[in-house]
Amino acid sequence: MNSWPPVETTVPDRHPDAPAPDTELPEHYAHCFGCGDSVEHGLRLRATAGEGMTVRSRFTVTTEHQGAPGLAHGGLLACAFDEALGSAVGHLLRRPAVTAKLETDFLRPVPVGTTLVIDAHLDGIAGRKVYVSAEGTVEGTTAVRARALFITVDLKHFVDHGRPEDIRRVAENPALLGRSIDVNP
Ligand SMILES: CCCCCCCCCC(=O)SCCNC(=O)CCNC(=O)[C@H](O)C(C)(C)COP(=O)(O)OP(=O)(O)OC[C@H]1O[C@@H](n2cnc3c(N)ncnc32)[C@H](O)[C@@H]1OP(=O)(O)O
Repeated sequence: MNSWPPVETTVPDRHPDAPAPDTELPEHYAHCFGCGDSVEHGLRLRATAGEGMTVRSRFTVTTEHQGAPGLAHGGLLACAFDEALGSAVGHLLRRPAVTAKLETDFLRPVPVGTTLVIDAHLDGIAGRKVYVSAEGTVEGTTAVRARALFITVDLKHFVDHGRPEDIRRVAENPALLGRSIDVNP
């Protein structure tokens, strides 16, 4: 296995305004497929701030999330990890960031009806590069591992690249966004 993080990093402190351990974290965007309550068959991840640089997320697999009969689709599991890892970056650093690279190791099938518990850990930063990793367990057995590189961006990234009508909808109704990111970090 390659060394991780792959470059020299420092381990940042939790942002002083990061949610305290055991705080239930809000959805970051109502229409997010990973966490949004407005997405009918979305993953609806629920997350809780942990100690240090950790966040615990939970994803319950429903019949809409199948790949093979009775089993979670691997791409949706990767999505759950993207969300869980991004949540750790966003809540603990309170800086906007996007996924540049995401690796997943699928170790065990994840059945419909089970809950995957994803423990994400922020491993280090190097400039704009943020390295995070996570382990997902089902009833105590490791089923999926993932690691990712996020790149911090300014809010202009979303304004420049997002579809104008969606940007407008958020501007008109800021309650669609969670309050976990600093606008001027
Ligand atoms: C509370 C909030 C919770 C939020 C949860 C959200 C979870 C979901 C998160 C997502 O899914 S985000 C959506 C999926 N990702 C994207 O759409 C990102 C698309 N990619 C981009 O927009 C750009 O490629 C990116 C902003 C990531 C980087 O472009 P930039 O022009 O700003 O930077 P640049 O290309 O110079 O890269 C910066 C550094 O990262 C490195 N880098 C970038 N991509 C890399 C890559 N793929 N692999 C390795 N290194 C990479 C790059 O080499 C460079 O290293 P150095 O600083 O050492 O020169």
